[in-house]
Amino acid sequence: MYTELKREAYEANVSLPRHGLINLTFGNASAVDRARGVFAIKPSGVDYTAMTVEDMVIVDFDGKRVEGTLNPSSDTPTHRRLLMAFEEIGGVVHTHSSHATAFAQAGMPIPIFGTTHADYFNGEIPVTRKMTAEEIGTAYEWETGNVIVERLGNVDPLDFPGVLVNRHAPFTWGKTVAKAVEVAVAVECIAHMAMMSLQLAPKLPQIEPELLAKHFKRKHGPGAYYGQSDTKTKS
Ligand SMILES: O=C(CO)[C@@H](O)[C@H](O)COP(=O)(O)O
Repeated sequence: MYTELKREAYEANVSLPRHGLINLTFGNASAVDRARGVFAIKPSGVDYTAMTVEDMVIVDFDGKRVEGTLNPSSDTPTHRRLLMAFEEIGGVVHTHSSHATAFAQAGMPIPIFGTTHADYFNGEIPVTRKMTAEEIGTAYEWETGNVIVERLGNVDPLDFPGVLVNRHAPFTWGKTVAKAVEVAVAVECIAHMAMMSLQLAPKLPQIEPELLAKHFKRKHGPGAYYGQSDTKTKS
């Protein structure tokens, strides 16, 4: 019944180790079907090399398993909270990619030092506040979603398609789960470059607002426009 949705989620999940974004069974990806009020997510604790399309678990927006025999990812409540909060998005990805996770563990946002970063985020990549002992002790995964939504505030979730969870790791999202994977790859590249830039120049300032605006607004790929700034023509 949800074959296409499961395949979409499956392709995103098995691409995470291919991109070098996770080790072991860390991380997870979900794809949403808003018309049917469900999302497909990785099964918990399953080796990525042994995973199949049919292993994907279908969960509704009440958190109930609708289809599948395996347990959904332990991070399912976080995915559900984000999919409910950000109606523009089609999927969520969570990784433990090393450099981005190092910033998350240090409780540091990723500063915006260059155009690579500016192509994906309209500013620094934010980090959440530390969760309280109460939040950790109760519904940790749901509260993780809450602190991400709180940290984003009123900005467009497609202008900031990811957040570092303090003491944990990055969560990213996009119009499709494939785009969310692309953002997760970009976040790890950006984190690595930022870390090296800070080693070379510890007092490096963030880029100028003009350069940020130029690159964030410029889009790449077949659907992008080019030509005079005020006369957009399809490429
Ligand atoms: O955040 C974590 C662990 O800190 C998760 O990424 C797990 O590593 C993956 O859990 P499952 O998706 O297999 O339940």
